[in-house]
Amino acid sequence: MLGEIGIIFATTKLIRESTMELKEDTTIVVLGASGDLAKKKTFPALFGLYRNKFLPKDIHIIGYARTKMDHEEYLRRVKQYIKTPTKDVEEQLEDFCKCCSYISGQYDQDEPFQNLNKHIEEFEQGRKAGNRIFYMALPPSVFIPVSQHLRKNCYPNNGIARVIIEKPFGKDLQSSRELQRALEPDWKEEEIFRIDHYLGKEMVKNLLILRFGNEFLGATWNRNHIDSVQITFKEPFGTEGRGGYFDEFGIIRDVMQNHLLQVLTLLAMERPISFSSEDIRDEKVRVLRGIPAIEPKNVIIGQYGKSLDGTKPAYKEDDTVPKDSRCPTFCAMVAYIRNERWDGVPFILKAGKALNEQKTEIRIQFKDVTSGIFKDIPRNELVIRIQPNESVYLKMNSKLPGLSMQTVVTELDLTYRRRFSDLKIPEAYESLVLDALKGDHSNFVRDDELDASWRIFTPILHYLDEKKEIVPMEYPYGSRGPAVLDDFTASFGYKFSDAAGYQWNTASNKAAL
Ligand SMILES: NC(=O)C1=CN([C@@H]2O[C@H](COP(=O)(O)OP(=O)(O)OC[C@H]3O[C@@H](n4cnc5c(N)ncnc54)[C@H](OP(=O)(O)O)[C@@H]3O)[C@@H](O)[C@H]2O)C=CC1
Ligand SMILES: O=C1O[C@H](COP(=O)(O)O)[C@@H](O)[C@H](O)[C@H]1O
Repeated sequence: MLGEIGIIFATTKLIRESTMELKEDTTIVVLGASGDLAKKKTFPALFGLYRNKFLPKDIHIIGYARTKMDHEEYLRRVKQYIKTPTKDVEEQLEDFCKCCSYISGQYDQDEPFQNLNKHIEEFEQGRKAGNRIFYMALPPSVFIPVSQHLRKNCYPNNGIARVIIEKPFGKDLQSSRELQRALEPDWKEEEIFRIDHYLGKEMVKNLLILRFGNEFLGATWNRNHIDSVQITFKEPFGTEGRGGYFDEFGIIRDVMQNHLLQVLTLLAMERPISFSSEDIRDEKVRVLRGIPAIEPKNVIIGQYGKSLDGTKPAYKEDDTVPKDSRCPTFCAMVAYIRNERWDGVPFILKAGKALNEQKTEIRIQFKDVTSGIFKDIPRNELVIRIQPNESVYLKMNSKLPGLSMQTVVTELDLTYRRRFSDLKIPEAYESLVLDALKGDHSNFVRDDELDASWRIFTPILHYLDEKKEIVPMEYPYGSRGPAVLDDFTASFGYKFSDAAGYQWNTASNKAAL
């Protein structure tokens, strides 16, 4: 009996600690502090939180990596991507730098982690507790040794520990499970925050509100009214400088299995019982389990070649990429959800590097209105623009003002920059680091969610890896992707309509921005 009470107390303490907001007595350690992610995203996000007073009181931030560098060089890197438009911000940045220090060490030995521990303890002197957040801005090859050494040498004796892990979480179902098994003995699920930074993006966070807070959307959000859903990720640049990493992973693992699938999940899941992290993640797992593995016949892959004007290099011209690489830099694929709401509705996922523009958006195409009084009237489309220029617009038919009964495509338009012009949209990483400080897991990936998502993608990934005769179709750098793309989406029922030359973001819209 006493044993049971002990377990109940321990569990209650764990739940309390896992959701406790860290407001003081906290050190953040950024591992891989010399790297690309740290300088471009992590430090700017930490500074953004610092200047808006969202970091715990008396925070100390320690950078850790193998590279040897002095304090000045480290601060130069920390500041490199932080914009200081005013004198005030410049001063705040100088104050922020006073909270930063750096220590170098290997990732696979006890001694440097013991040094790190001593360094952390110096800042914990006189504090009531020593809470520690470990942010692993590291390549996946070192996740396991680093997490083990942190647990062994740097776990707090008197305080809360949280570890933030960056994607990719494995390369397939098996390696993801291996990573999970390696973390399990040392870190409880409540202590692990697996980042998918798309979950921190403002418009992605809005999806549940848009869907469940609007009756007119909720009522039509199903196979009876929706014909297809497209989720598109486009980048206008190639792998520049990241070819070594990218060639091992490819666009499906880099963007689709994580970012685009997260968006799909939020679009397709059922209403959670509450906004608590576990209720949300339970529903996400449920919908993922209803998605069968992607079938090869529903996939096209591409790889960028030189730009048409010859100024931009082909993927294979990157020095870090093997000359015979079959790595896809573009993919379009279709997923289906076998449940009552979505059966038969194609979810078309498209992602590509070195395309004609930068854009991530969701395009929900409704079914045709019943014919009779209308001939060739375009379908309604709800477009949710995740980035850039966050917006939601519904393409709808209306009567053209005047004496005739001519119809015209127009839109209901919520463009954030116009509607919320005085509000700043936080960076995804700011939002997620703050969630981790608060102990809120809602926007982080749970272990079973990861498992369910790899189940969907692993067969197609293995198929493409193994079938050497499958070569990605070449598309020119700066184009819309492989030439067959439009036929591919049309074959899943997507109707492209350029009715009356309709274009969102017309001159008047642009002028208002
Ligand atoms: N860069 C980005 O835009 C994004 C990155 N990510 C993820 O964040 C993580 C870090 O990415 P990123 O910063 O780009 O990676 P980097 O390649 O810049 O690696 C980060 C640091 O890790 C160390 N490192 C690099 N390669 C190795 C190696 N083979 N063995 C041991 N240590 C190594 C280096 O530090 P040192 O040698 O000094 O120890 C390096 O500065 C990855 O998991 C990535 O997928 C996620 C989203 C976007
Ligand atoms: O995780 C990744 O995301 C970026 C795109 O992120 P975004 O916030 O700029 O949309 C992508 O460039 C990178 O290849 C990938 O690893």
